[in-house]
Amino acid sequence: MHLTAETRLNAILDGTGAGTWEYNLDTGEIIFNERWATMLGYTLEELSPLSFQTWEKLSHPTDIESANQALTAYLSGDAHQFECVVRMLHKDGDWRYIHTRGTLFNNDQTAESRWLMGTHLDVTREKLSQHQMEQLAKSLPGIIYTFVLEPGGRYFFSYLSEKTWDFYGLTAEECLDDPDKIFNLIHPDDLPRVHESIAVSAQTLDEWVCEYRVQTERGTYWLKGVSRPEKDADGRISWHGMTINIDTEKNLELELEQLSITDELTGLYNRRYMLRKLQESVAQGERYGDTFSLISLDIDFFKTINDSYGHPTGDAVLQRFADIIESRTRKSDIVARTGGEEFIIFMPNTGLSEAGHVAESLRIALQTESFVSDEGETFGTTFSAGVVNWSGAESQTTSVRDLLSACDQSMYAAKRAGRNRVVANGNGE
Ligand SMILES: Nc1nc2c(ncn2[C@@H]2O[C@H](COP(=O)(O)OP(=O)(O)OP(=O)(O)O)[C@@H](O)[C@H]2O)c(=O)[nH]1
Repeated sequence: MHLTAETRLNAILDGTGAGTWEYNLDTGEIIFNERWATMLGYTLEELSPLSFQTWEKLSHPTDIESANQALTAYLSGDAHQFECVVRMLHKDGDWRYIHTRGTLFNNDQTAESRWLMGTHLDVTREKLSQHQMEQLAKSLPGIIYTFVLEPGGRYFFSYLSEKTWDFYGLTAEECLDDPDKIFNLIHPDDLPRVHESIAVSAQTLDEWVCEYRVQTERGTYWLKGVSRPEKDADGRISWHGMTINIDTEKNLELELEQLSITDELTGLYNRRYMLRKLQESVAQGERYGDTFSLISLDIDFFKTINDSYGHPTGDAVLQRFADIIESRTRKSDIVARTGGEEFIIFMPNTGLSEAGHVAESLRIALQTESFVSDEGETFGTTFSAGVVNWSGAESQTTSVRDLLSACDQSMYAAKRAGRNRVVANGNGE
């Protein structure tokens, strides 16, 4: 069967559900197809005689205004196409959103009559779901978004809800145009982690979860992103998810974590943190061949200080000793009070002899320090210390417990040898 071009065109239009319109800008003549009338619940006959006013009467006054503006922009060459969405009144009394598109048809032979031709498509359902989506997005506590990563590495947001403004002080539109506006706000210390976690999620297609700080004009605060990746046939990955503000919870969590690893009296780290650090360092050292030294220090006859001058004076001695250690160790060293009058210094990338020297300088510092009790009595004190070194390169599989025990053994050896001394690796000095 031979199909004429017109039959084929009509079949296509039927398939799309589009109404067609043709409007002669010079004579005012107007033509609509039957589908155009059906879209609004009428037959063409019911709406006859057809004129520009037929369209005008059925259209929402506000939208007529914007349609006219869109037409003027198109006819003056400012817009590439005549395009707008106009609410039109359906026979059932409801407004329908009609997506209107049109182009100017210039036929040389009839150059004096300019026909504007186009389609009307009912997009009410899309408009309503868009509206529902916007309402939903407004009621959610965070930004909802879709982030896209193309195989070539280009990335962008294909959707960002309005809350982008509340979180970043940037409009969704400007971030859709330039995703780096958001990435540039991420704290420099957190940015590599954010990139890394996106790369991992792209690789594994596992859920992306990341906590990071942003620095905006409103201050620095913690955000959390959670999104699920989806890869299409072209290798493009889209993450659909949400960003929430976790600043209060995160700061509380960090504060609690800090408290849980801090010794209240001296402000140094506590035993728990030292053990964790040692476990991490031994594991890492075994892999990368790192080395570190440990100094275990125990104040001599501390019980006598408490007994003679009172507990508060004992506390003051511990605090002063903590200050002395901190002022004579490096920032990279970790100092902990691991028991009543016991302290441990962890010194990364430090050999035995260097650590021994630090211990010795501390010994002299404490020995020369003079303390005053609440009653005004002056007294001094000393400590005994053990030093050990651990080297991953020698691939010893000493456990942290064994290591601490070896350090304590050296410290006990110092006590036995008369106190106020440093013993390195079990050898008396
Ligand atoms: N002031 C004060 N004393 C504490 C604290 N924690 C533990 N102690 C005391 O520290 C003392 C430790 O005494 P011992 O373990 O007998 O050791 P020492 O008297 O230092 O003797 P050597 O270690 O053998 O030199 C005990 O009296 C504890 O009550 C604290 O936080 N503050």
